[in-house]
Amino acid sequence: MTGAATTTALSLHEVSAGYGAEPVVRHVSMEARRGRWLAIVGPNGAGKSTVLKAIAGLVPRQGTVMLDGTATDTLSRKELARRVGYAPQNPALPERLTVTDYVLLGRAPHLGTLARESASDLSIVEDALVRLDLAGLAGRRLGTLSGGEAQRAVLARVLVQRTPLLLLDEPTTGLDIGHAQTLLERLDELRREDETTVVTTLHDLTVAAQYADELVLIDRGGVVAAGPPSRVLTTERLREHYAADVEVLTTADGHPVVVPVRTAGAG
Ligand SMILES: Nc1ncnc2c1ncn2[C@@H]1O[C@H](COP(=O)(O)OP(=O)(O)OP(=O)(O)O)[C@@H](O)[C@H]1O
Repeated sequence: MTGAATTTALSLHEVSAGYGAEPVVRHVSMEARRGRWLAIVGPNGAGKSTVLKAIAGLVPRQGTVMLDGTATDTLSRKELARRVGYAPQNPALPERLTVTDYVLLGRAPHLGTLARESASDLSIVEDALVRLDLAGLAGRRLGTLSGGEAQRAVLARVLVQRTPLLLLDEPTTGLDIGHAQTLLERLDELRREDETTVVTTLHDLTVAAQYADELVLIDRGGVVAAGPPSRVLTTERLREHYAADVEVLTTADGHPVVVPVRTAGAG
């Protein structure tokens, strides 16, 4: 365990990426060790989603992204899909597909050409549906789901891909507190049991501090702080980068809790 825990699963070196002539993230370097959870945080528009897309190879980029020491540029699309599962923040969903058929698509990288899914693929899908509380919706078309139900279907699809690295963009958006907690605990289980490396963007800094081993704070396209949550989350830093007034408290087990405080106009 100790040997594996220190292995670098993902590293970014001087990555710049964007959508047009000018990159929106610049010279980003970071590392995630195998079986650890890294949360990318930062204000709206900072470039968090773009960093995930750059790792997944979905936007033009410069710099190097390595997975277990292999540059992603050298991998075929299928090889990349076996290694990296990516769940975007607001995916366009095929409305007429049922939940089961949609989640089954996550098994595609593991099937041979023209191969049909096997009993084992179906059982992996059923397991994911049960774990994410979707079993009762298995036959429903995606177009009929609520926002939180659709979000869980997206996450089920990426979980059945069974990749050693998960990139999840705001995975708890739209989920109620119970479903959010179930999902985060499931990710934590995967991390501990299968040494899955988890990289998420997360807006809720208290939740990020509860689950992530490391935070990377991005502002205006660049990394401005990185390290354990208790080091990254300071009142001064959150004022500087979020223009927010907060107090950072600490729970009995040492996790930071970020509480917004009212100064102007309070009382
Ligand atoms: N498809 C696109 N085309 C052009 N510009 C884009 C596109 N997607 C994002 N951007 C711009 O890139 C910048 C970074 O966006 P990104 O989505 O990475 O931010 P973010 O940190 O994930 O934000 P949020 O917290 O609001 O989700 C923003 O200025 C955004 O307007």
